[in-house]
Amino acid sequence: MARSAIVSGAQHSVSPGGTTPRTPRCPRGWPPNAGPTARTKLCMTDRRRVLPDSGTPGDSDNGVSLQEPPATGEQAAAVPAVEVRGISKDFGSNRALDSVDLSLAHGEVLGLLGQNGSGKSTLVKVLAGVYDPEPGGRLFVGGEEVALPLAPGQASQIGLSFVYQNLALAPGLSVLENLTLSQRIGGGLSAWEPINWIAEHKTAAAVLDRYDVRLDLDRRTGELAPVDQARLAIVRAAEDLRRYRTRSGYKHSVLVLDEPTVFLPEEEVDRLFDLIRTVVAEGAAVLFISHDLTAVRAITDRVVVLRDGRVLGEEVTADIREEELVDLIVGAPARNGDSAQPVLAPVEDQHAVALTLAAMESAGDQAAVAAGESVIVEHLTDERLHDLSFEIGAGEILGVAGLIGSGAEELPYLLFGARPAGFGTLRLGAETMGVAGLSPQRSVRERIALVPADRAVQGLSQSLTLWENIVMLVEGEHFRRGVFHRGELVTLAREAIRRFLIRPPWAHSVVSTFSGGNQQKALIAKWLLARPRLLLLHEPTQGVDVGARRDIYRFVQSAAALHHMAVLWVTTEFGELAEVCDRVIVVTQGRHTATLAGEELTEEAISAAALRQTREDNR
Ligand SMILES: Nc1ncnc2c1ncn2[C@@H]1O[C@H](COP(=O)(O)OP(=O)(O)OP(=O)(O)O)[C@@H](O)[C@H]1O
Repeated sequence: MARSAIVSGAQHSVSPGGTTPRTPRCPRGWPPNAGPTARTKLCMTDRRRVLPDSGTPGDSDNGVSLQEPPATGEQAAAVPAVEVRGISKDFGSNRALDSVDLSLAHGEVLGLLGQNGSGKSTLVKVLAGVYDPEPGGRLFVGGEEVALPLAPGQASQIGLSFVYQNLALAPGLSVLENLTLSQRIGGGLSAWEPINWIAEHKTAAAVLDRYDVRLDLDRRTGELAPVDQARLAIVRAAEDLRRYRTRSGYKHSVLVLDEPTVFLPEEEVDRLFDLIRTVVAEGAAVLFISHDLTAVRAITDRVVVLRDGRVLGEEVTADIREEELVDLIVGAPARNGDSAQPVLAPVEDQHAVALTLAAMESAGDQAAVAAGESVIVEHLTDERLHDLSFEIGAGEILGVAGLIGSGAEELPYLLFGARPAGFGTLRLGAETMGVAGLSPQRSVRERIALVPADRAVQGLSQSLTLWENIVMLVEGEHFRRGVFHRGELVTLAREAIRRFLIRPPWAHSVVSTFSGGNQQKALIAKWLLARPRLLLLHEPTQGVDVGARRDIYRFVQSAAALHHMAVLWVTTEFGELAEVCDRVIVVTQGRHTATLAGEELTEEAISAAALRQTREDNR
C-alpha cells in the first residue's frame, strides 16, 4: 500500500496566522491544490452577505458575508465544500483535537475514522458550533472563510447539516410533521400562519419522491422501522441543505452523518446507502463517521483516520484493503508482508477481566462465583415472542440471531424485568422465577446483568464520575462496621479502568465526557465487577472501535470461561455471533426456529437461517 499519504500532526508547520496547510491528497477527479488558497481569500465576518434571495429569513444574521457572487458550475466544484485547518480542542489538559486539517470535496463521501476517543465527535461538534475550538483554527465553507467559533444554529445557515446517532426525530409526531419541523423551528415557515395540511402533504410527498423514499406521511414516526427513521432523518437534513443551496445560490453543502448505521441490521444498511448516493447526486458532500468498516468501504470515496486527535493518514478507499485500514486505525506495528494478520489493540492479559474479578472477590463470595449455574428459560411469551424456550449452560455464551422486529431484541429486557412479559419462567441454578414478576431491582439482587444497546440513557448515570459508575453495584460490599471505605472503591475502579483499557484513565472525570466506546467499556466493567450469574448483552459492540470490539469479546469470553457465568448475546451482527458464541439460536417472528453450533457457526449460515425462515414465514 502506498503510505505516502500518511501524515502526522507533527508535519504541520505552524505560522503566526495558524498552520501552513499541506497539499491535500485529493480524491478521484478532484483537481489538486484547489483549496481556498486557490481563490481570493475572504474574511467574511465584517461584510454583509449579498444573497440572490435576500428576503429569505434567517440568512441575514449568519455571521457570513460575501465579497463576490457565489461560485457556480466548475468553479464551485473546484473548491472544497468544507475545509478545516489547524483545528485544536482542549478539555482541560486533554487535547482532544490537535491541529486537524481536513477537506471535503464537492460531491464526495469522506469517511472519518478512528478509535474510540480519537476525536471524531469533537470535530463534528466544532463544526456544529457546540464546542469552541482553540484560537488559530480556521474553517472554510465553499472556499470562503467563516470565523470560528460558530454560533449556535449558524452551521445550518452556512450549508452544514447533521444527523446524529439518535436521529433527533420526534417519535410522537407524524412523518409529515417531522419533515417540516426544522423549517418551523428554523423560521422557514411562519409559526403563526395557519397550516395548510393539504399543501404540506403534497410538498412532503414530492420531497420523499425526490429521494425515492416511500413512507406513509401520516404514520407516527416512532412506529417506523429503524432504517426508515434513519432515512427520514437523512431526507430532512438533505432537504434543509437543498433549500440552503436554492436560496443562497451556492453549490456547496455538507451533510454530516455521525454513526448513522449503528442501529441498523446489516441487510438494511444498503437501503440507507442508496439514499446517501441520492443525496450526493443532488449536490451535497457527505462526511461519514462510522466504526463499521464494511459500511465505510461500501459508501466512501476517501477516508481520513484520526488518532489521539491528530490526522494520522488519508487514503482513497478503493486503494486500501480492510486489514490495512484496521492497522491504520488501531496502530498496529509494521506488518511483515501481505500474509500478516492485522494486530489489534493490545490486551494486557488474555484473562484480564477474570483476573480482575478474582482479585476483587470478597472472600465469602467464592463459592457462588466458582460453581456457575445454568439458565433455563421456558415458554417465554409476550406481544412479540411466542413460547420461546432455551437453555444456557454455565460458562456458555449463547447468541441470539434475529432481524429487527423478530422479537430477539426484546429478550434481554424481558429477562432483566425492564419490560413486562406476559408469561414464562427463568430458572437460575436452583431458583425458578416467573418472568412477569421480574424487575430491575430484583435482577440486580439476583445478579442478573443487562448491558443495554442504549448505554447513555439506560446503562450509565451520566452525571456521575467514571469511578462512581464502575463501582455502583458493589458499593455495599465496602461498607463495613458503619464505615464506608471510599478509598477501596476508588482503588477498585482504577484497577478496572486499567484492566478494561478505558481511556483516558481518569477516574474522577464525569462519565458523560468519555467517548462512546469508552463509556461502553465502563458499562461492561460495572456489570462484570458485580460478578453476574447471568449476563445479558444487547448490541454490546455498537459504536465501539475495531480494536475495542476484540477487547470486549475477550473480556466476556474470559469472564464466562473462568467464572462460569451464563451469557446471552443478542445482536444483528451475525459475524460477531459466529466469532464469539458457543451456540446460536435463531428467532424469527417471535419463535425459536433454528439452533447452530460447532462448524455451522459461520456468519453465512446464521444469516441464511435467519433470512430463510423469515422468507418462509412471509409466504
Ligand atoms: N465534554 C467533554 N469534556 C471533557 N472531555 C471530553 C468531552 N468530550 C469529549 N472529551 C474527550 O475528548 C476525547 C475525544 O472524544 P470524542 O468523543 O471526540 O471521541 P470519538 O472519536 O468520537 O470516540 P467514539 O468513537 O468512542 O465516539 C476523549 O478523550 C474524550 O474523553
